[in-house]
Amino acid sequence: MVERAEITGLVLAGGQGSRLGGVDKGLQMYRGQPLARTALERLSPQVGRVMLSANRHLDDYARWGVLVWPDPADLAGYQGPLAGFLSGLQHAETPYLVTVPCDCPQFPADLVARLAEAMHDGVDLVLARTDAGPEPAFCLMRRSLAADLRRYLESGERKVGRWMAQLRRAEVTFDDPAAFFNINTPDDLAR
Ligand SMILES: Nc1nc2c(ncn2[C@@H]2O[C@H](COP(=O)(O)OP(=O)(O)OP(=O)(O)O)[C@@H](O)[C@H]2O)c(=O)[nH]1
Ligand SMILES: [Mg+2]
Repeated sequence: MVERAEITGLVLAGGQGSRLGGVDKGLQMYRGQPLARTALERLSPQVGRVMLSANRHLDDYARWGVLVWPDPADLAGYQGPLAGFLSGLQHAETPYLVTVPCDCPQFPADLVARLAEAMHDGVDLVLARTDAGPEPAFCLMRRSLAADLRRYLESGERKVGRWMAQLRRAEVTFDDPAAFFNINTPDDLAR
């Protein structure tokens, strides 16, 4: 079991938003508030501190009073969520990092507590899942994975599932798939 204070929360808002026409998804308004801000508000009470991963409009995000980290310089150009994971692992000052995507505004209020219960000796990474499958953007991991992830990315790999498959991992099943409703298209945003 890991204590809340030992966990840094990272909101992933560093994507290209190509299915939304290339906009910065984290800044898109949803129910009167930018998506990334909703994610930060939902995550903050669940962790010791929060940070945000972004590659555009860094000043706009920083204005909310949150630490903002771009992807590592040698991984610039939207190389995928693992680049954001690595930046978070490198900047976290706690032994654990938990990630959430910016585009999933209803994620469970007990997400981190439940992932933390499954973090034991011999486990490096804990993923959320539903009956529909894993939700790899919701991931609690040891900060010590930074070196392994850096090597993986330096080898040219980018796939999230492949990186996770070679680690000692646990999964926590959440009953309500609606909590993982994810905004990818203009239709999703309008709904
Ligand atoms: N830091 C970082 N995060 C990313 C990157 N690509 C995707 N993400 C994040 O990973 C999460 C899931 O990504 P997607 O739902 O595919 O979002 P997206 O890549 O912005 O959107 P599409 O371009 O339409 O695929 C979102 O929270 C994104 O912000 C990246 O290159 N760097
Ligand atoms: Mg994408």
